[in-house]
Amino acid sequence: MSVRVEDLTRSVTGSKGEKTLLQDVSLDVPNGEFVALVGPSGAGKTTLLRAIAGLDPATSGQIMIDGRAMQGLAPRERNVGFVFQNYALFQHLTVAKNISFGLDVLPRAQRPSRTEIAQKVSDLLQLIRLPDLGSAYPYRLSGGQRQRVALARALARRPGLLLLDEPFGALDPVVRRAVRTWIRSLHEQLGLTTILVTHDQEEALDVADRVVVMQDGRIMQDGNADTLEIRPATPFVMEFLGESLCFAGQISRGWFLADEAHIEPFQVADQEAGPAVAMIRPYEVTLVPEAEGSSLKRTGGRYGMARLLVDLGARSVEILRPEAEMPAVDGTKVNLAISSARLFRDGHLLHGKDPVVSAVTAENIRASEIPAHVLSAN
Ligand SMILES: Nc1ncnc2c1ncn2[C@@H]1O[C@H](COP(=O)(O)OP(=O)(O)OP(=O)(O)O)[C@@H](O)[C@H]1O
Repeated sequence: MSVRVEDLTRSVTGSKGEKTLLQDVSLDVPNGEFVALVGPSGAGKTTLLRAIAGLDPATSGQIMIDGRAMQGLAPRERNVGFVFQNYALFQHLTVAKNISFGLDVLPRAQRPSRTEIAQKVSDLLQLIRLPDLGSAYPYRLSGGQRQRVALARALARRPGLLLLDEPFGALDPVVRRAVRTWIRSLHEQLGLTTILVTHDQEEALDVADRVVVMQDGRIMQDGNADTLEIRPATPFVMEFLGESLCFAGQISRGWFLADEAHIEPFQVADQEAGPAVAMIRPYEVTLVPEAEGSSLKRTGGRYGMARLLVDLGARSVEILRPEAEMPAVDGTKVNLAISSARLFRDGHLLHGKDPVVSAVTAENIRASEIPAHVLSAN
């Protein structure tokens, strides 16, 4: 099923006056796609999901599912399955009865026969890999098993659209990873369209075809992992999606000159002169030995990368470099040579020929090559 959200706004009036929870949100999810909604707490992710499910009304705008306007349709009329983090199972019902609940309560004319329901429950128990737990009660299940039962319950009425709101939130990291991989494979196997709300950006980037970043009730950016990494629309998107470092400076005559000392200038083709901010991931940097440079201190490391604290004077930043390159780092003096960066001005990405400026490598940078008039401009 495809979903189209058009200029959706939702405002509520409370004791402190009117509050806008969603502001002109538009989103297209083609049939079969797996989309993740991410953003800080209060960004409006749950509000958007609930509006799609039909649980909360919109103030303006519309939602189309498979080209059909949803206005006025109750959740059960939308062919949507949803699972919420705290969507508890009925404790007094067995797993099988929990799964069949949505079918058992259908009006007689629409309800499948008892044999059909039993077969369906058995199929769903197989699908969630708990074939022998149909007669168990929820208290006997682990958190991961309960989430799988909640999912089976959501799937019982064969929805074309699955809405998941932080469904892995209460699970430990190992189970969480296993369940999300499994949900992704289920999505493929059943030909679902899935929208997942998560505050875990890594989870979103790992599991979804497309990630929608929300902030303050608006969509800030919508793209696949590569687009978001290479062309983050704003510094917020870059920061939200992973550890990042930010260097304020100036673009002058085709070079970026950081305001801070110990950051090597780098060339930026076809970018307009003026103030700019360069943002990098902590590994997008190399080290240039420099007697008067910043001092380094190793603070940890993993996956073969050393984490290094670089003292820039007014502040320290943490970078990552391959362990193999770091025989004895503490106290070593260096300059930082940025190897690639995204440049922002006035809070927006500067679109040059290539938004990620691959800076000249440390080996290529020689102060003698930087025109004197550029250095004096700093
Ligand atoms: N019915 C309501 N009345 C008033 N304010 C509400 C209502 N529902 C949600 N909000 C507020 O709207 C904002 C967005 O809430 P929402 O739950 O959609 O955010 P979220 O991005 O899902 O956050 P989280 O990650 O914490 O779940 C929050 O500030 C929340 O307090």
